[in-house]
Amino acid sequence: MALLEVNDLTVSFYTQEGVVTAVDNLSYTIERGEKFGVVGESGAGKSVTALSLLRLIESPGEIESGEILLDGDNLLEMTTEEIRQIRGNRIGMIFQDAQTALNPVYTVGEQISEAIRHHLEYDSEDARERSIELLDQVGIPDAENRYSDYPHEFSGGMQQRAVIAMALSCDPDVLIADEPTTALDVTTEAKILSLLEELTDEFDTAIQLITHDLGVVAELCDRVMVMYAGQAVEKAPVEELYYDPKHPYTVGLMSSIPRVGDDSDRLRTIPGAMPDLIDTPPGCSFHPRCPYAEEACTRTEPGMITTGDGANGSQQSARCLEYTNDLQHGLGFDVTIDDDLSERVRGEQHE
Ligand SMILES: Nc1ncnc2c1ncn2[C@@H]1O[C@H](COP(=O)(O)OP(=O)(O)OP(=O)(O)O)[C@@H](O)[C@H]1O
Repeated sequence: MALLEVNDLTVSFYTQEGVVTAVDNLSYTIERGEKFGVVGESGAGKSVTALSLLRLIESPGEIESGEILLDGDNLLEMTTEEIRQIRGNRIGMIFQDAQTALNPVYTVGEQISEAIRHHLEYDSEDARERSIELLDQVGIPDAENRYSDYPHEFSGGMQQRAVIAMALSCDPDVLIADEPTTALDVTTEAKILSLLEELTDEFDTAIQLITHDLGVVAELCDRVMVMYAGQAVEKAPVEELYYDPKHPYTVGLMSSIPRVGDDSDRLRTIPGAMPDLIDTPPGCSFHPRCPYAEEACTRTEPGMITTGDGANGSQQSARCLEYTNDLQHGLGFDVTIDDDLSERVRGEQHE
C-alpha cells in the first residue's frame, strides 16, 4: 500500500466571478520515503493540493470529492480533532516564507520544544534537549545558545532551517514543502535542498515538494507530477521526465529551467498564460498554448495514458492525444539537456 494515495480529488472556490476548479480530478500516490515533486506554473493548483492534504482549504473553497488516504485512512472522513493530530505529527509542513511559520514573540527553541511537547509525550527538559539536537542537525551553529534567540535574530536561511527542524521534530511520515527555497538567495537555496535531502533520507520521510522550478526537482526528487490547470498532465520518474518527457507542457517547462545556483534564467516562460479556471478551454486545456495542437485537441479531452515503465517499475504517464493515436502529425520535439542538469538528475553533483 502506498503511504499517501490521492484519488480523484476535486477542489473548487466559489467566487463572485464563478466557480474556480483549482484541482480537477487529481490522482497520485507517494511511497514511503519517496521524494515526490509537484511542478507547474503559478495557478496550476499545487498549493491548493497541498492545503487539501492538511484539510486547510477555507471558504469560499471546498473539497468537492475524492479521497486522500494516508496508510489507507481517508483524511477527508476524519473529525477535526483527528486531523489536528495528523497535522505536524504524521504530516509535516514547510512553507515558502519561514517568517510566517515562526511566531516573532517566542524564541526559536521554545517553538520547536512546544511542537515536540504538543505531539510527543516529552517533558520540558527532554523537549529542550531534543530541540537543541535538531537545531544542530539542521546546521545551526552553536545550537545551545541559539535556542534562546528570537526569529528576527536569525537570517532567512537560518529561519528556514529552524522551520525544517520544527517540521521534522515529530518524525512525520510525509513532509509537504511548498516552495521552501523560493524566498532564499541561490546559494542558501542549494544548501537548504541538500539539507532536506539528507534529513529526509536519514528519517526515511517521504516528501511532497512543490515548486515551479524544474531545476530544484532535478536536485532532489525521485518522481515528478507536472500540473497544468488543476490536472496532472504528466507523471514520471525524474530521469524519464528530463530525458524522455511525454507532454508538450513538460517540454515547455524544460526550456525555462533555471539552474540551482544561477538565477539568470528564472524569468523565462512558456508563451501564453494558464487558462481561466472558471472557464477552461474545451478539449485539452493546454491546446491554446501547445505548438503541436491539432483540431482534435480543441474537441477531445485527453485522458491520462500510461506511456511506459520507468525506473524501478514506476510508470510514466501523460495526458495527451498523441498517446491515443488521435494526433495526425504527432509531437515533433527533441530534448537535449546540458551536462550540468544531467549530472544533477543523476545525482552525481551536489552543491
Ligand atoms: N481563496 C481562493 N479564492 C479563489 N480562488 C483561489 C483561492 N485560492 C486559490 N485559488 C485559485 O486556485 C488556483 C490554484 O491556485 P494554487 O495556489 O494552488 O496554484 P499554485 O500552482 O500553487 O501557484 P503558485 O505557484 O502561484 O503558488 C488559482 O487559479 C487560484 O486563483
